[in-house]
Amino acid sequence: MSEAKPYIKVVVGAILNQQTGEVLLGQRPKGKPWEDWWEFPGGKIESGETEKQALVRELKEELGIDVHTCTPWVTFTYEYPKTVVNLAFWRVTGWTGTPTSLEEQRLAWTTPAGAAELGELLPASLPPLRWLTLPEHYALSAIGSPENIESWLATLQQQLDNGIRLVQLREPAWPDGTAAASLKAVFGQAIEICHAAGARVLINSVHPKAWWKQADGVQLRAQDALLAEARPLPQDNYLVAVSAHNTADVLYAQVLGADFVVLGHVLDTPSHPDQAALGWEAFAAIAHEAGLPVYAIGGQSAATLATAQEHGAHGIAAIRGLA
Ligand SMILES: Nc1nc2c([nH]c(=O)n2[C@H]2C[C@H](O)[C@@H](COP(=O)(O)OP(=O)(O)OP(=O)(O)O)O2)c(=O)[nH]1
Ligand SMILES: [Mg+2]
Repeated sequence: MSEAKPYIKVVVGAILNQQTGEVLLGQRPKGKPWEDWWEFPGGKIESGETEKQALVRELKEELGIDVHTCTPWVTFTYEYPKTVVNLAFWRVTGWTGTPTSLEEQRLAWTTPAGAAELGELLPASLPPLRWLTLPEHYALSAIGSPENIESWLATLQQQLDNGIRLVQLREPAWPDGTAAASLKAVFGQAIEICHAAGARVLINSVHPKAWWKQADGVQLRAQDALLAEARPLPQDNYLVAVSAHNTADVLYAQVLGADFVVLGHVLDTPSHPDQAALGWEAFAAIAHEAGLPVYAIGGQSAATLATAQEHGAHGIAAIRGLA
């Protein structure tokens, strides 16, 4: 019988420069486990501390900065050969002082995609680096019917011009059916427009599987995620997202190896008038179990982004009003 591995609770800061899109990484100091490996600054939570208190203390000790704006992001558990580490990641967007190496560690600002060029990255820091490439706004289509195509394409172009970089094509009520040739044609056009702007596109799983690969991945409805036995598209080239309404759905998204979750609806919304809204407290509790980035959906707009992030959201998803 082997002994149980030590279980370590750690809080970690994704310190973000929102102008450049860069994040601060540090190299683990000599003499510590995993010396020289690159990581997000942070450390162990001491007894009696909240996550936020531990984060503020660690970033003061390691970098000399005073954090004043931070929000909970993703919490997940990673099993190393000798330990099990529970990592609570926080996004840090406001601080005073300039990050300075106080533990003789090297520091570097890097784009999430460029981090691998620094050197070896702690294994548990790889998923968060991937997640940081996801934008805060996720726009959903609502074309409705063929006569609206032209005006919707103009709206899409406007959203892209305003900075939208993630789009879901979802037309469950298309008059000719969710597999119609007319829909395939407009989706093809939309994908082209999005790619020209550097935006990624997911197709909702209500539409044929053959279409998903022509986009950048799939947004699985909760019911389709439950039927999937494995992640339906490979991680190297595609995104797989899951729509969730409760804790079981988010846990299943984790089992499938999804990239992110869309959880709702959070607030009352005209599109689901007969279902009860989750509200922010339930949203926060479920999101905390997801171990993945979570977008809030339902009654969301640019005005709710800050509230969503205070409750652990990565960002918000909506048909209109994002940007
Ligand atoms: N800081 C940090 N730790 C990480 C990351 N990924 C990851 O698996 N870990 C693990 C490595 C360590 O086992 C643990 C954090 O420990 P630490 O050595 O930073 O703790 P600390 O700052 O409190 O240092 P000390 O007081 O023990 O010297 O979490 C990460 O991105 N950042
Ligand atoms: Mg540390």
